[in-house]
Amino acid sequence: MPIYTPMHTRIVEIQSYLQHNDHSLAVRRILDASLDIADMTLLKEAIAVSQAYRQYKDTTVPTSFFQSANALLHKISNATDMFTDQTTSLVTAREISKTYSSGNFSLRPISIQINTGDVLGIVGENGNGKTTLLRCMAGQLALDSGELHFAQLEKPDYYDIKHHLAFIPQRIPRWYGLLKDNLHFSAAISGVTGEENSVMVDFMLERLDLTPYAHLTWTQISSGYRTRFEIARILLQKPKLLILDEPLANLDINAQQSILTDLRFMAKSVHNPMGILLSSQQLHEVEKIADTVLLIKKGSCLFRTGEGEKTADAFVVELETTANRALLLKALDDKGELQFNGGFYTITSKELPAQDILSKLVNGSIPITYFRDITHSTKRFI
Ligand SMILES: Nc1ncnc2c1ncn2[C@@H]1O[C@H](COP(=O)(O)OP(=O)(O)OP(=O)(O)O)[C@@H](O)[C@H]1O
Repeated sequence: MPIYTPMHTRIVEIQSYLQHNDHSLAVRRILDASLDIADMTLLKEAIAVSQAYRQYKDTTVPTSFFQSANALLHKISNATDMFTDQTTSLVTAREISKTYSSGNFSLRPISIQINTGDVLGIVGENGNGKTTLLRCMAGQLALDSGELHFAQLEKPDYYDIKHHLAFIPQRIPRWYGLLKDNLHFSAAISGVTGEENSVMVDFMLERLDLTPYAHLTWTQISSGYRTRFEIARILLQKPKLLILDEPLANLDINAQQSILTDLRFMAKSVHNPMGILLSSQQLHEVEKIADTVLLIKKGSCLFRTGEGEKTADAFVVELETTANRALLLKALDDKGELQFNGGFYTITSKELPAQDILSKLVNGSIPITYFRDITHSTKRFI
């Protein structure tokens, strides 16, 4: 199955972002497109467009920005379109399980398949085994049973696996010196040298919004930017499988969504198509971008979107409102059951799909500050 969006479709999307003033997204997608074309001159132009855009972030974006962005898009559209690759198997975990020698936690047998281009999200509440599963997948914990198979490595040794797979832990290891120098070093040890090293580091600084922090040290940047740095550093090493443990933990709400969207684009890039496995407690955000989501509860996979998905036996929505229970039941003609958790209501109805619930609430003049259809979400099982 092809995983790439053809370049002409991407160009049209980026032009539309520019027209509708979604400048930041347009710039990030221009950077990605130029990297995928693999032309150093176009890549440098894209970096220049991104650097120029940063100066206008809080002011009106001048016409010259649109002219240079559109001129670059035109050049990219004339470059060779190499989007013919197919998805390939990366890693298969068969019935892997783990019990720690101390304590009483067990990860029950779980099977996972990750292909290039796949984004697989592991969600669940604290202490349910997300990190344990990721560490098993990364080969950091000895398995009690089951096996891991790296499809692209015939007889994988430690070196092969380390070069194939990157793990970004919850706590980013401390580094010393300047942020930018660390990126140059990381690229160099992966064999990226000379001009390419310099351009790729500038690219990552722009792509992860790190340029203003390039000459700062560990103690001078926030934990959110340390996460961005670590993603940039790892991406320079072009891993095939990227495993991230709670990458959203230190990011603000806007950054969470943009990093997730970026990770999805990066997984499906031509430059370095990857499989991405990430854990998070932010169900909604992860569900928006992941191809498959696994809900882990007490060490077992309780629910998996896509294959084997349980058919919903009722429609379920979340609602935040100032209206009381009696008003809600009246608006719903008693066709739903309500559960209040102190912050919002969960409405379960066997008869009314989400849009019918919404229209009944609107017709009943119920004030709505938040409404979400969770009928097919892992949220139902938490
Ligand atoms: N090395 C260890 N030895 C013994 N028990 C451990 C070890 N590491 C983790 N645990 C326990 O295993 C359980 C699952 O932990 P894990 O970190 O995998 O969960 P998690 O879902 O990632 O949680 P969080 O979201 O809080 O990071 C917890 O009860 C934890 O205390």
